[in-house]
Amino acid sequence: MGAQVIDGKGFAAKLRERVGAQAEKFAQAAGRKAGLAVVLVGEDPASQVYVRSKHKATVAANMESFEHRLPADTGEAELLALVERLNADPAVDGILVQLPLPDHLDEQAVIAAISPDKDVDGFHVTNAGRLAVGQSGFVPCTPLGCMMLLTDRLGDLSGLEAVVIGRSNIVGKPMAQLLLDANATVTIAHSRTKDLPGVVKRADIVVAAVGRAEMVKAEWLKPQATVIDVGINRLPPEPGAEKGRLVGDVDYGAAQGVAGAITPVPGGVGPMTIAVLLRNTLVAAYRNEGLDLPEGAL
Ligand SMILES: Nc1nc2c(c(=O)[nH]1)N[C@@H](CN(C=O)c1ccc(C(=O)N[C@@H](CCC(=O)O)C(=O)O)cc1)CN2
Repeated sequence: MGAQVIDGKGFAAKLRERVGAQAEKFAQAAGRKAGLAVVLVGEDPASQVYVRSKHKATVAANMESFEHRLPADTGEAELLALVERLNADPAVDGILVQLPLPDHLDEQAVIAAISPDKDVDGFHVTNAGRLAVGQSGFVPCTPLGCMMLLTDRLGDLSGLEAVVIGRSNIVGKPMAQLLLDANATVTIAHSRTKDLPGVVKRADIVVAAVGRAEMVKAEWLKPQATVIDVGINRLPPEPGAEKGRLVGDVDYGAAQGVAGAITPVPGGVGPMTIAVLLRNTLVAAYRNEGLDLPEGAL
């Protein structure tokens, strides 16, 4: 029997529904809607699509969306000044600067300028530090979404062997931290890891976040492993086609014959990113108003 397909798209839709219902209650209690500000610098086509999706999802979840589109040649001082205004704006609970930024802008400096209490992306060093020492803060959306899918399928992760392939600040490192907090035994593998297939073979849970199309092969997997594919890679177009196919970091077709469960690309982890962003924004709004978000509401 083939692997169970983990329906991230369906899970994300239900999470967005719960956030929307709770956001309505927040608006009644606070006398205003929760607000998310998204800043896009430049015209990167994929970023434009993601920012449009975030706007639509925010409005559909009964929250206020503040979109700021700046030209590609925007200077750092101008961008930092906008972030400062958003930090000071009481209608804005969450701030997100869409990445990647154009090359002349220093991403770390821009992220550092966002108030940690409005950093719904969870990228600020204060939030990374909070996650590292087990304090409550904002957790990056993609790894938190992966954890939701994992715990929904597996329940308790205690003692399971987890291998995270990729060590980025945005996915790999926070993912490893979350798995560790859930008492999994965690290995972070990367481009210098020796015998990657052998390391992956031990894993009950594989999280692939390297950004290399179909790099993880079916024969590397332990039978019945749960595979979370974070990669979104576009293959070159087939002859006559306008666009290439989207694939993950895992050889999905073959892996289905070995894994116990696997996320597809598209329709797996990707949709969770925006759903968790809305969740984080609502959490920020409750905190900013000093209100209690009812236990288990999201
Ligand atoms: N400030 C941030 N920048 C970026 C983040 C982020 O979390 N914060 N993540 C990515 C882009 N991203 C959201 O911003 C994102 C990526 C992918 C998806 C998604 O739903 N993907 C679909 C496929 C979409 C397609 O057809 O191209 C899927 O996997 O099913 C949503 C959001 C980088 N920047």
